[in-house]
Amino acid sequence: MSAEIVNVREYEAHAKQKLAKMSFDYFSTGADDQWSLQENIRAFGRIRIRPRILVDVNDVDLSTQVLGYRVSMPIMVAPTGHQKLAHPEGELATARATSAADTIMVLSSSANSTLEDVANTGPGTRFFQLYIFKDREYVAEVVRRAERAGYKAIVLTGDVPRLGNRENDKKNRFTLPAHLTIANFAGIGGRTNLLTSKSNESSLTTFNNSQMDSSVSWKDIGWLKGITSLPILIKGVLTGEDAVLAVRSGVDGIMVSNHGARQLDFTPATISVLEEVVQAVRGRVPVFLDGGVRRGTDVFKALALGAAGVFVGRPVVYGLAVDGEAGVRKVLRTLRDEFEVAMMLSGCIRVQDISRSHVLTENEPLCCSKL
Ligand SMILES: Cc1cc2nc3c(=O)[nH]c(=O)nc-3n(C[C@H](O)[C@H](O)[C@H](O)COP(=O)(O)O)c2cc1C
Ligand SMILES: CCCCCCC(=O)C(=O)O
Repeated sequence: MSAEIVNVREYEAHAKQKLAKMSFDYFSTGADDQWSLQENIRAFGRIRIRPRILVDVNDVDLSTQVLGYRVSMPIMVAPTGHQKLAHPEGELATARATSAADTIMVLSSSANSTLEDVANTGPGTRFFQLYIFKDREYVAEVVRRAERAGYKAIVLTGDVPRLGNRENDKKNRFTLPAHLTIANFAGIGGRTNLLTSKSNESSLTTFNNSQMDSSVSWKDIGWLKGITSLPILIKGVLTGEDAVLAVRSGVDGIMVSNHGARQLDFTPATISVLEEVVQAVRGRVPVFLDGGVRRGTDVFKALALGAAGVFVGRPVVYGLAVDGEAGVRKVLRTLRDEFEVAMMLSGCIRVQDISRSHVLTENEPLCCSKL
């Protein structure tokens, strides 16, 4: 199956054929009218690349550093929940494939695998994505477990004070099959809350409404720093204002993200606001991006606009659904290869060579650039 697939977008249709409707809808859809879901992709299409030619690109090198860790490419795996709905090996297969690609996986707080089981798949640089639920002691213990298991950073997701309006999950009355749980939070409803859904409600909403601490604010970065020495990334920043608050609160990195358009619809595409965030941050911490990355050229565009790296969500899940670990490996390999082509055909030898002058955004005229 995987041999016929030549780009990561093609995985989606194959995943749809393989998965139950409830699972495919959970993975693929966004909030409300799904305008932002399409916009995340469309906005990349409005950015053009300004290639430079006759550069010796024989020794192209895609590797870079993320929080001091070397990765083979600036393409990493975003946290996505419930991967065992895609494949029986779920997060374990994703972890193995990500390590094989020599890049970073962020394990979701909504994973169906324990963080220890993921760590035990073998060596690899992994971050743990965190939701702050009402039971702070439970959350603190999960953070301590992540530290003990060797996770290298905490990615605090800041855009889910409540769950977005996901109409397909409502219609499908999304529930987990009895053998699956939100493994690292099973003790606070991650088992029981997910098994049944109220009428016209996804069980994720039931779980979220009962457990999520909607009072979480910037001061809680201080709380988190008090319970862990791991670096903290904040995920969900979409404005320069919040980027400034993030830096002031002492985070070690920022992820520009609209949660794959699953939370607030009509947020701009992440690639459209990346530069605003980068300018507000003024180089004080690295800025990453996720949302709509489907091509090596998308990675190139994000780096040209100031991202230190990108994270990929749905394509990884679709690869997992189609072919397990091999599918995730192929998704990462395909993006890597495309990114290499984009770099070479633009005259870039190192990731650091990709500069603002390599792209034109929709607000910039096509002709007569700075000579
Ligand atoms: C099925 C699914 C589950 C997700 N679960 C989480 C999660 O548990 N925690 C989180 O911070 N983000 C979660 N996200 C958002 C992703 O981390 C990421 O922001 C988004 O998928 C990037 O967009 P892309 O899917 O277009 O690559 C999820 C996204 C999807 C598609
Ligand atoms: C903890 C509340 C449910 C979150 C579900 C995982 C997630 O973030 C998603 O987008 O789906």
